[in-house]
Amino acid sequence: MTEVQTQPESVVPDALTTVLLGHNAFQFTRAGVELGLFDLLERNPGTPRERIGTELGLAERSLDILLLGVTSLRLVERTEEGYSNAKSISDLFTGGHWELVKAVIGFEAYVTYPGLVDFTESLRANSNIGLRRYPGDGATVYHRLSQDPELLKVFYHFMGTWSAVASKHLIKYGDFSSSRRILDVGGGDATMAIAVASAHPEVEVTVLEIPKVVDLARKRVEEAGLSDRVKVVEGDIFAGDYPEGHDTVMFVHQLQIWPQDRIRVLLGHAHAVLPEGGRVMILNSMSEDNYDGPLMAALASPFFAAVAGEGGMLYSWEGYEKSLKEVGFDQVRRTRCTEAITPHGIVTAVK
Ligand SMILES: C[S@@+](CC[C@H](N)C(=O)[O-])C[C@H]1O[C@@H](n2cnc3c(N)ncnc32)[C@H](O)[C@@H]1O
Repeated sequence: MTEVQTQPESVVPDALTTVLLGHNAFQFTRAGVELGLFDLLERNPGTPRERIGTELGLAERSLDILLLGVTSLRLVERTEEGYSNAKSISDLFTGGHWELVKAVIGFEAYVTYPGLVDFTESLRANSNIGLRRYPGDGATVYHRLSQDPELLKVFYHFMGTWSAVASKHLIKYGDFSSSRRILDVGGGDATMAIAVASAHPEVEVTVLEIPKVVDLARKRVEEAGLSDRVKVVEGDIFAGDYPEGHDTVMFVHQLQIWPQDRIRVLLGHAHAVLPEGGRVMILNSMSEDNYDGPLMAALASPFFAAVAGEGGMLYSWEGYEKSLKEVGFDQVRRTRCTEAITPHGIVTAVK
């Protein structure tokens, strides 16, 4: 009788292993995405091992490594006939979230990773020490990426995909009933401005951005056929000369980049340019007020602490609410985007 070998119980629990060697877990997921493994298995559940090797162009050993990783991480399941995506992965495909997953992988692999080696140092210094890992001398990672066409493409593919998802929350939960002219401060490639202008035909939006990014934004606005209602203006969001004539100032995925004193400067500029009764609207992933979650807000924060601007994080609701009151805003309200796969929320206030 042959003795059946079972795997010995590890003394290190799987959850801890995934944390300790977590960057390898990410690299397996990244390789699966970049090599097209998950796409292949979604198209053909139960694909035999040999066919995976052929389709992905992988040698025996490379295939062994990849399949060892993705099955151990339970991203892929092995059955008698072959390999299939785990239900959690398949659900992302059927739920229409796979493009977002791919964009996040690209952002983490090419934009986040290099700077995060300085995370501890950034915490010690209370500043974004990791910015030194990116070539150029721009004041933020965005200024530096704008000088590297390849990275600029990766970043705005991620940002645009992320914001396209977030824009659905803004349209669903945001109150634009009293908005006619909106200023979008640091509006990126105009994904959000386009979404708002498309959903509200009576609204005009002005996007304020840095050079190079304005070119991206203008191109997208033109492609969307919205050049008559979405304007893109080049400028520095800290310069304090915000274009006038807006009744709403929007900060989307913006305030997380900065320390609280710099956030107050930005909110102060918004307050100064708004008329009485004008509104400010913040859309962001939010941490809970006691900073014990959610996990996605926690794990997305190191990039803002170590790299992005001058040192930021995904602040709590209360963090933004306090700053709004300190610069003179009133009627501060929070709205949770409850059906989102990201922890998005909206904070609004009135001058
Ligand atoms: C995290 S991205 C968010 C982009 C956009 N709001 C969105 O949600 O898709 C931050 C944006 O702020 C812009 N930004 C950063 N510092 C800036 C500055 N000093 N002046 C103008 N724009 C700035 C960056 O170029 C970048 O596009």
